[in-house]
Amino acid sequence: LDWGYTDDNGPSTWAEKYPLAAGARQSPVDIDTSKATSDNSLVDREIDWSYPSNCSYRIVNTGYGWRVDTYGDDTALSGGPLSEVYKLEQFHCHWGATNDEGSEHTVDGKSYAAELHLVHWNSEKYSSFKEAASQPDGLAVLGVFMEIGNADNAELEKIISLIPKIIHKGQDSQASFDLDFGSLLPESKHYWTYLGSLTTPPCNECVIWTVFKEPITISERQLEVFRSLKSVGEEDAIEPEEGKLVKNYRPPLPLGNRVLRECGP
Ligand SMILES: Cc1c(Cl)c([N+](=O)[O-])nn1CC(=O)Nc1ccc(S(N)(=O)=O)cc1
Ligand SMILES: [Zn+2]
Repeated sequence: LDWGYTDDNGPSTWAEKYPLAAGARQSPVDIDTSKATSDNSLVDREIDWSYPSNCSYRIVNTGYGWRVDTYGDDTALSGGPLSEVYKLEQFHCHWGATNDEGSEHTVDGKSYAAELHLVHWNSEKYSSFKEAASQPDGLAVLGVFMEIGNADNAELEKIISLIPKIIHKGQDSQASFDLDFGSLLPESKHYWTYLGSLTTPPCNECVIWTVFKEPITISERQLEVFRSLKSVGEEDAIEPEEGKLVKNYRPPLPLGNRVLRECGP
């Protein structure tokens, strides 16, 4: 792997091959709540999403985690910090080896056990995800913190039930399940927003980030299923315990002189 999350190819080495990783608008960041400014211009443009209930999806093991590719036709994200309508391209998750780490954004230094990312692109201004990923306002990613709870997350269970089919890098599974995205998002729309980047190479500085304050819950068992994914292909003959994707989060980068805005009750 030319980049990854181990000591010899992890986040501290990325800038060698991916110079954008050393930029001034990188993600994730620590959300210092004392620095957040509440911005009335955000209040009257409530962030609004519409996702279809029944859709066909493809889940793939990227070697860095699982990713669900949506065929974002009738999806829409608008309002809040966004000036245009964005379409959902894919969603995925980041987690750690233990439950006291795993999220990419942190809040006053606190990490959550995992973080869900719903990746959208500005289909009003640009003609493809690829084009949008090279623009400063090209992508809009919703970040949702996940904390350990007693109950399984029923919506995530539909995804987790497919993971045994994609244990090795490169494997994918086509499924048409009715996913209620609404329940993958917290009840409260309280969020922070700032200008940032992709949190993995090539680390393009093309993301308008919206991170929800309220976490959703996931069970320990469900998180263990995530950690059972492998970063290597089926043909890579390695020990059973090797190559497990137990950690795939980038630690926070400096906010620098960026503005962190907050909106919500
Ligand atoms: C850069 C790019 C292009 Cl262009 C294409 N493409 O297909 O045209 N695919 N990718 C890869 C990609 O999407 N990476 C990505 C990385 C981090 C995140 S995260 N954690 O949400 O910040 C979201 C996505
Ligand atoms: Zn991500």
